[in-house]
Amino acid sequence: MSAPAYLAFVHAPAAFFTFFAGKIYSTCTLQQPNPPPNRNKKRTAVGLTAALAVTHLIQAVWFLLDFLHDRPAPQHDILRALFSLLLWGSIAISLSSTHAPVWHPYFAAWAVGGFLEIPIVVLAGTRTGRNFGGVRLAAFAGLLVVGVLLGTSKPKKRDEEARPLLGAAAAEDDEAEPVKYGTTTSSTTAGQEDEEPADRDKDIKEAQAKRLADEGGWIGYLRGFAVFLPHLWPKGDLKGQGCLLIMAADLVLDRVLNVLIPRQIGLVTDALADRSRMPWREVLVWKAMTYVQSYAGFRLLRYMASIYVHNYSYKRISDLAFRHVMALSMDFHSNKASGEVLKSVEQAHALNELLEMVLFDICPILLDLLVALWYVTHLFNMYLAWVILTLGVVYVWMGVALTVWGQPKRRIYTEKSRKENKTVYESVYNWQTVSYFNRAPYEGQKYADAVKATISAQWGYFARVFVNYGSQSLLITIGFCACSLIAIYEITYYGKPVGNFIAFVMYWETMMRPLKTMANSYRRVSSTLIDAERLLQLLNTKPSVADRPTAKTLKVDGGCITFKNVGFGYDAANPILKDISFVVKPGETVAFVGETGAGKSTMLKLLMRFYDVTAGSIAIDGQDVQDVTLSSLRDAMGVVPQDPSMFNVSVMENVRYARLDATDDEIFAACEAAAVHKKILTFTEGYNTKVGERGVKLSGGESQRLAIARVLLKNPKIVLLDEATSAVDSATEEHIQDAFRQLSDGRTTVVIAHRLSTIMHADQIMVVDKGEIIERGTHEELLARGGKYHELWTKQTTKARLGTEDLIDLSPPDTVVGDETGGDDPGGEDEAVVGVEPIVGDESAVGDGVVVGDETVVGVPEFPANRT
Ligand SMILES: Nc1ncnc2c1ncn2[C@@H]1O[C@H](COP(=O)(O)OP(=O)(O)OP(=O)(O)O)[C@@H](O)[C@H]1O
Repeated sequence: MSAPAYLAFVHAPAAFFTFFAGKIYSTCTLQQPNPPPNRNKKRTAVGLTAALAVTHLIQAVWFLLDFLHDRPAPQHDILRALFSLLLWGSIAISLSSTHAPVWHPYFAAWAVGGFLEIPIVVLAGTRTGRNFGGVRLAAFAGLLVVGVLLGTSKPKKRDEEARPLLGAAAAEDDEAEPVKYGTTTSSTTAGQEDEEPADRDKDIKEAQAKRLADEGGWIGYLRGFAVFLPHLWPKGDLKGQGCLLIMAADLVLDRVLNVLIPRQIGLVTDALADRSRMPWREVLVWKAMTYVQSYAGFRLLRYMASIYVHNYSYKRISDLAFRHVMALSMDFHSNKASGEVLKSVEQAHALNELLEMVLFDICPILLDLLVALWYVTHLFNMYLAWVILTLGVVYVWMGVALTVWGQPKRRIYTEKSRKENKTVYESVYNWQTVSYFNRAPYEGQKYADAVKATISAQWGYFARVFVNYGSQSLLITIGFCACSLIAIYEITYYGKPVGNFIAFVMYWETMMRPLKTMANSYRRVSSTLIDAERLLQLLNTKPSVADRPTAKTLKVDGGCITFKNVGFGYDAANPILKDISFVVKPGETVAFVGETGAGKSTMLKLLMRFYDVTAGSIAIDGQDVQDVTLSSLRDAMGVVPQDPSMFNVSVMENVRYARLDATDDEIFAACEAAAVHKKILTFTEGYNTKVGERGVKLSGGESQRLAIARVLLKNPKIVLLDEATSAVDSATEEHIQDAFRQLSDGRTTVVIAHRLSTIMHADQIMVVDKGEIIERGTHEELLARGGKYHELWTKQTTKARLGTEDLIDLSPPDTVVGDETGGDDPGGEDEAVVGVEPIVGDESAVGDGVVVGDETVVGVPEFPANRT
């Protein structure tokens, strides 16, 4: 090949690969844009690049005219015109549509283009006056000057252009993949339905963009995922490694067969055209190859291998994520919406998908395209390759442009669809309220309107999608038509075998696949990256309360609890507990009372080490809770919470949760002690009855008694009761109090109670107010003091007398409460009975009251707990 021909062939590809490599490099290293995007300079650059394209366009038209007049120009000149037109045209469009470009790749392409243009012009000399040599050299010189001027402009700080791959990916993905995050009800919680997709993913996208900026580019960013590699790579698992090998082999085999199969069909066709023999060999080879590529052949093997590899890493990563989430502290769980956490755990598959997509879909695309271009050139000529390349560029550009055009409509559609889901959810969830106010028709109308709005928005969106699909499809049809014409022309006039045409037609779909993948992969990659980032962020969250490396197992002897100058606040600015000190001796019962929000439950949380104290210390039998393992600490305690939650399994399984190896008889005994056994037997399926989600099928009192049964079954050394009997009636409470007396016998017990009657026999009662213990002593001592406790007691007993509390226990004969019987509940099972207080110590009944010191309190029956 002569030097001019050689230069003509390499000119456009050299400039293209320089540009391409520059783009990849600037993307990976997150190069800063070369601002300011000075309009004039940019316009000049676009204009000069477009001028280059126009010179090649004019030249191409001349070559066409020459060809029509039977004066065909040399092939290398024609190809140079065509490929250069494509290259500079694409660069001009890319530049004009980029707001603040990273200039380096453009500058590099102009430099290489200009450099190679010089010998082309020199060698062409005055051979033809139509080679625009001077014009092009001038254009390149101008571009280089503009490039230098842009390069010397002072860069301003990283801006949008530096972020689009994540920033924009993130932003666009709000619109691009909302369905994934918005309407997938399986992975969203009710609460989250309120939030717009952009808001829900905002945090994760910000974290993603920040990490990208911190890491200084994609390479560093992706390196962050390397922590997962040990979980993705089947180390020590020969089967897994074999599977990966099969997948890699299939990747190569697929590429080879993609070309060989159409070629073989072509050979079969050529043999058939002979009509002289039966082409057994060709057909057999063809069929053998299609078998290998089919799901009955190697592809099946690859499919099975990919499932094995997928499951291997899914198991390891989901397990890792689940254990990690369960080990995170209460602050994490109370701050994060549970749906968000669940979503993070579910993203275990995202990493697999990301890796598979990059390795098996995206990386081979370039190879696929190169193979396709080479193969069609081999079948016919380079003009065909040019048409396919042009088709590819326009197809991908069109796909991106039309997708962006459709995004606003997509957003509206997603919002309407979410609103529709929300309407259904709210109506069904609030069914009782709807029925109380007879608003079913109103809700029905609201839902119908929401559906109508969704359908109308869907049409708006689909209209744009159809334009997108239609245009792309039309483009492919036109491209196919042009290619077919070239192929047919070559067969007709240049004696190419007919089989080549059949091979080309068979190969067409294979060729279009990478184009389609390219048009869609941006959205897929960015959404998968967000999922993977979510998982990474989750796994990077460290528990705020964790075992110290030196932590020992807690040894509970008597169960002495010591709070020493404890201070705590959920956030630093708002202290909840201040300088709390007390000692609960082994086997003692201590009660905390006080107004709501005073900090009582917080003390229990600190004792269980859901949070760490910010001042002072908490010890059990002399061992600081921060120096022992969380597991042994929590094993030593049994908690009956304010609002016990149940799993949606049978009663039996719920109680057994406290001690997994408990026998049925032990469970029955615990339930009997918690006064719930008889009640359970009345359920349809007794102990096998399922309790519903979070125990909705149980009344408050039943849940609480089951929670008590759990603690009885666990039989811990320390018992914590947080309003444990708030939801039971007095008759049941009597039983429970008996059970607790048994339970607290010889055990340290901490009780939180609003109903003072339930704790009046505690060894110590502490009154908590605004995070401080303001009074302490026994019931009698506190009453005698006439302080806050006395005030609370008086309030409760007065309420009881006036019947303003929920219900009043009427059963004992010495109750004097006039007509205030607590409404129409005849002391039934369901609700709490409040404040019918006992006659204590030397209090003497006077009419309808009891004199305590110089205070009169309501005349009340002897409280069950007082009867021994
Ligand atoms: N996770 C949390 N984050 C921030 N503040 C919290 C958190 N949990 C509780 N608080 C606040 O701490 C304060 C004390 O709450 P705590 O539950 O200890 O009160 P309490 O005395 O047990 O009240 P009640 O008797 O109503 O249960 C309250 O003002 C509450 O709003």
